[in-house]
Amino acid sequence: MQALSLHMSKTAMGASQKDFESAMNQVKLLKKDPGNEVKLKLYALYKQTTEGPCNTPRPGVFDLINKAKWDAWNALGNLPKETARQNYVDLVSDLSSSDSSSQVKPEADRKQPGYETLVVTSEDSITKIMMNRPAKKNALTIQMYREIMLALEAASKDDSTIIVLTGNGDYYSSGNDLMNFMNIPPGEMEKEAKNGAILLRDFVGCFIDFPKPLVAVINGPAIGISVTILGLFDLVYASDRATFHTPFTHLGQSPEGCSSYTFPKIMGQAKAAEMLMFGKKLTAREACAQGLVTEVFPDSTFQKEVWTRLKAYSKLPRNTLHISKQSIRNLEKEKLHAVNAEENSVLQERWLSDECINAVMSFLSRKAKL
Ligand SMILES: CCCC/C=C/CC(=O)SCCNC(=O)CCNC(=O)[C@H](O)C(C)(C)COP(=O)(O)OP(=O)(O)OC[C@H]1O[C@@H](n2cnc3c(N)ncnc32)[C@H](O)[C@@H]1OP(=O)(O)O
Repeated sequence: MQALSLHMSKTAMGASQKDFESAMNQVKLLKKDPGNEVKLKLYALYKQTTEGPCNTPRPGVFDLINKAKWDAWNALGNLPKETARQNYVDLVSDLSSSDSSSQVKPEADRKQPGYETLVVTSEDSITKIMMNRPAKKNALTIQMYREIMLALEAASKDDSTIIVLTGNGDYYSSGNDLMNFMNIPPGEMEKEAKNGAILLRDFVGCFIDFPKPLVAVINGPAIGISVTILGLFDLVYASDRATFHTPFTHLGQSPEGCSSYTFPKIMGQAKAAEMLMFGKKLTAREACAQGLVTEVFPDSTFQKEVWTRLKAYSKLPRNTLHISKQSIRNLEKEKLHAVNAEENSVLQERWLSDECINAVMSFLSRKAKL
């Protein structure tokens, strides 16, 4: 009733029959269901406008819907037809404006500014960080590592419940951009290897310390560091088109992302060795069977099924979810940071080795031939 009296006072001049008819058409165009209470109000005002006060017998006790409608109409008593018409028009006008403001904005409008290699969006209490170099299979440049760290830092403080990392295009990510190793002046190799190790330590450290539920949505093949850090995520959903490949030995490099600790724990020593030492590439279903992936979805329905699931999860009590994540992670944090430091110090050495330099040169010369 309070809402109705508010509407009554809003327009000084009365609504015309034409306004009323146009409001009736507007109701049919509403995208959002206004709910039963408002629908009953609209019904009652419509009846009062077109027929005057309710004077039909009250429907029987089991005719629940018609009884509710009758009650709503009857509650308007002797409200004059003109006032009912005005109230109907005002109510529809309010519903139409809230309906249009609640419509989903296109992704371009929701995109957070300031990132060149990522698209970061927030919706439905989910912050999505999407790696956005599809032409280069989302290979991770130095700038991209830094932007992912910045996006995670911002997401840890925003009001989102869940954070998602995913890739744009046909790949999730092809791992470290091998061009990161290029154009290093001869005398600067050791310094650059040290800087690389510091960057990697900080990057992996962000995933170790991240306080909210972190979900990887693996839209396609994943290579190298984009695979190893999966052991630090809470959920890993994969398209059945995805593969998981850590060809470190072929590249003269050693495992990172805490995988030397998390992979044996997740899949057992023997399976971890096959991946991390011998570079065995796993299909999504194999990775799921070995516990690295939470669930695999057919590629044709992947996005729809995963986002429906995540939207439902994002409605869970936020603080409880975050506290649970932190209790699980806190048990291991110290160990994970120690593993991260050890892996990076080994890698720093590997990057200076002939085996690594030759592997990178061979990738780059293959590129030159193409
Ligand atoms: C500082 C922190 C260091 C952390 C260390 C992490 C270790 C790792 O992550 S190791 C993993 C390194 N990644 C690789 O070895 C993958 C190399 N790329 C490939 O083998 C192939 O490109 C591919 C299998 C991913 C795709 O092959 P496909 O034939 O389908 O496409 P391409 O024509 O090769 O690729 C398109 C385009 O993208 C460039 N590209 C793809 N991945 C990388 C990469 N990782 N680094 C640099 N560039 C990459 C590729 O060269 C093509 O570029 P052009 O179009 O300019 O030729």
